[in-house]
Amino acid sequence: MIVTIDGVAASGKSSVSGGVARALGIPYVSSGLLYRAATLLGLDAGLDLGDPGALLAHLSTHPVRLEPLAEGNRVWQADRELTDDLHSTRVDKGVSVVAAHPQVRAWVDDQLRALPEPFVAEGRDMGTAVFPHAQHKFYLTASARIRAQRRAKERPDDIPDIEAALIRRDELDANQIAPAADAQVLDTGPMTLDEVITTILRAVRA
Ligand SMILES: Nc1ncnc2c1ncn2[C@@H]1O[C@H](COP(=O)(O)OP(=O)(O)OP(=O)(O)O)[C@@H](O)[C@H]1O
Ligand SMILES: Nc1ccn([C@@H]2O[C@H](COP(=O)(O)O)[C@@H](O)[C@H]2O)c(=O)n1
Repeated sequence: MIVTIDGVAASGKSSVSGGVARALGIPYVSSGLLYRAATLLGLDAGLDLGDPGALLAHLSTHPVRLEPLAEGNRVWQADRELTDDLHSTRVDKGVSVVAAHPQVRAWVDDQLRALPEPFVAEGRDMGTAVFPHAQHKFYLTASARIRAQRRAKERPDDIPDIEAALIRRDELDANQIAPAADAQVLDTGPMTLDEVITTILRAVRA
């Protein structure tokens, strides 16, 4: 069984996926972490993020491993854990450029499709491009202001700056952001995290 949870930036995808996965006793997979890892490694190596050839060459000599644990995904490059460095403002700023390269998308998709079922997969195109055959599909939205207010609790930046960056990232990700035709769309603005998780669990178990 595959459950997909897609949505706009900071709509709650990883928090909700973690809660759903724990309740179902299966792992969840954060596809965004792989795009973030490619971006971090590119930045650390001083590469031009607009050059997919250079990025892919670097990734082939610096393989990345995603550990899809239900209690939180971890990402490794050899024995260096990247997880805590993946949600910085500099990675946020560069990641959409990296994710726009078809070669990088193929690098991510190959790793995701090699994972053994069952799992919850979260990202932008899990229910559309990567796992169109998934049994249960959800798509999370919320206004940019609400998402920025939530994210401000985790970042030192001001709410208007966070909101502008989220809107910018959604614009850059526009090619990937669209709910699958068979996805249930949830506006999480008026919902608590527990309410979103419970709604999804009810639909999956129905
Ligand atoms: N329904 C909700 N009510 C209140 N807070 C929420 C809700 N959903 C998510 N949050 C909070 O919003 C923040 C962003 O959530 P999360 O990191 O899960 O989003 P995301 O979609 O995975 O983000 P990104 O796209 O940047 O990876 C977190 O602090 C999370 O606890
Ligand atoms: N399926 C996906 C997932 C992510 N991206 C790109 O990665 C960025 C970071 O993702 P988060 O889920 O951590 O926000 C995102 O802004 C996209 O550029 C993607 O393209 N497809």
